[in-house]
Amino acid sequence: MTNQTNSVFSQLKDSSLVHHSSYIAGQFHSGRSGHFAVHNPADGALLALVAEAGATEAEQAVTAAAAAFPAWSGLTAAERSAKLMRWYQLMLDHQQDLACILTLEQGKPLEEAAGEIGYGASFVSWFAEEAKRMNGDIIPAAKTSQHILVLKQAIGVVAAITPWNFPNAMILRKAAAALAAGCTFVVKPAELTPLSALALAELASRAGIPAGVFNVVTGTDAKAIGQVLTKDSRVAKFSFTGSTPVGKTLLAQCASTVKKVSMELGGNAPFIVFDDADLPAAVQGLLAAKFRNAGQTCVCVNRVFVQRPVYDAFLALLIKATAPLKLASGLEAGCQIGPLINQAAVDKITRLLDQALDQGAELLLGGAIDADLGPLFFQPTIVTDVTPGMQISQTEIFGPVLCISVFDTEQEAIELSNNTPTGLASYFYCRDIGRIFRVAKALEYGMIGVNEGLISNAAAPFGGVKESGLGREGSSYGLDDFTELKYICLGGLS
Ligand SMILES: NC(=O)C1=CN([C@@H]2O[C@H](COP(=O)(O)OP(=O)(O)OC[C@H]3O[C@@H](n4cnc5c(N)ncnc54)[C@H](OP(=O)(O)O)[C@@H]3O)[C@@H](O)[C@H]2O)C=CC1
Ligand SMILES: O=C(O)CCCC(=O)O
Repeated sequence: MTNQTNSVFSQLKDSSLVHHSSYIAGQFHSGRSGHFAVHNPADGALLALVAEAGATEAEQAVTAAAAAFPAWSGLTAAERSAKLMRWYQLMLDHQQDLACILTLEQGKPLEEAAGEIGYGASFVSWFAEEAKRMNGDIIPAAKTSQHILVLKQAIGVVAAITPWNFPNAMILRKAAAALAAGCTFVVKPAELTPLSALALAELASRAGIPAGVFNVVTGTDAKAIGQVLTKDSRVAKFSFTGSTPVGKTLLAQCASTVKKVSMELGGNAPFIVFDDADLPAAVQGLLAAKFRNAGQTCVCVNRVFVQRPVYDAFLALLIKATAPLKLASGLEAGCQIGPLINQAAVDKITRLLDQALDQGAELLLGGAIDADLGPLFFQPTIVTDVTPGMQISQTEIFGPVLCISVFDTEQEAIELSNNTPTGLASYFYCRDIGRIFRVAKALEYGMIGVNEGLISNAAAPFGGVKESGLGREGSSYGLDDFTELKYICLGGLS
């Protein structure tokens, strides 16, 4: 371990992407109060020691963002767009290195990590284009002497807190929209995965994004940093992706200064297989929607409902397709499922599974860690006879466990699916066009995959209803969360 960084990073083409301190006002700052360790979940190796930042540094970052706001929001949309496109291009130029950093600190298969880098970058190019279409409106007024003008203006300083499961894309989905709108940005990444965030800061600097426009505050005192980001009156908008309980706390904190808020919180996604579904396609869709990132995604399938006439046939196909999935270190060729993020994740899944088995669920595949690989490698698992009363049905599993139940009628499938306080993503497979519209309208979810297991896309509005959150990210709607409407009554014209 030299220079606070593991020599594993010497395999990168550009090892200067690896930083170990917060990026504030265009500078990487050395910490005042020690360091925290970043580990590789695949083997537990120490990857880096990153400088601790806390409330003081969070305030400095907000000060830098507030100072940078007038000049950044004063650029033309085309000028901001050009800088964002340079940032985007640098991400693509360094896609493999960024993917390697991501896999090392987060664990997902390298190919999936490269996919995340492309996905994250796609928000930057999408919003670089959208920046040019932040159009206002002219509305006919009640008096002929008046015109009603509506302007869309950048809201101001945006603060964000992001999770470890998508250390690149969850930052860029927020930052790209914010910067495109003319806002400046401060993010606190998850303590488990700060290196991907700092690599983005390095590329922002190289892209000529001015000092103070994009800031990263790394630290383990999430509560203290969060207090600043949710309560400082200079922050106009707060955006969070993470668990529902933490989201509720942060939402309450934002009330003190009445900030505009976006919340991308947990889900409990159902996956319904109707009796007219294309079963092989449904199996492929389910594998994609379940095992992405080892099941650690808020849109991952949590509950599978299969209609009785196709239950046995579907299950046989599913077991055949799931059993050979390759569990391995994310850097190993052919890896399809990597390690879970930490021991707490393994413990949570084991507890949920044990409870379900005690209450009558049946284990058909997997069900434990693969100790030969290491303590965090959880086997792809299938359990059947799962009932709505079991905790595993009511909790975001965040792991590679498929919970299967049988149903008889369309109404029953809808009721089972909606039987949860959350409403993020849902999926169903069927071919009857009438049923497609009926079921899609009845599901209380922000996003629905019909005959499709992968629904995330920069052009689509990502977000949930009920306790899954507030607001939408991505798409042309995604810019609105970072703007304020200003109404100007233009009189004296007749
Ligand atoms: N919807 C989603 O995308 C996600 C859902 N989850 C769900 O949450 C479960 C637990 O995961 P976990 O990582 O603990 O998720 P958290 O919600 O705790 O963490 C997400 C982010 O919030 C930060 N944070 C945590 N507590 C506070 C606080 N009091 N004030 C300010 N910021 C805070 C974390 O910082 P730090 O890392 O420093 O603790 C991290 O940056 C998972 O098993 C999964 O079910 C988790 C992640 C993403
Ligand atoms: O779990 C999350 O919050 C990230 C969702 C990834 C995606 O955009 O599909």
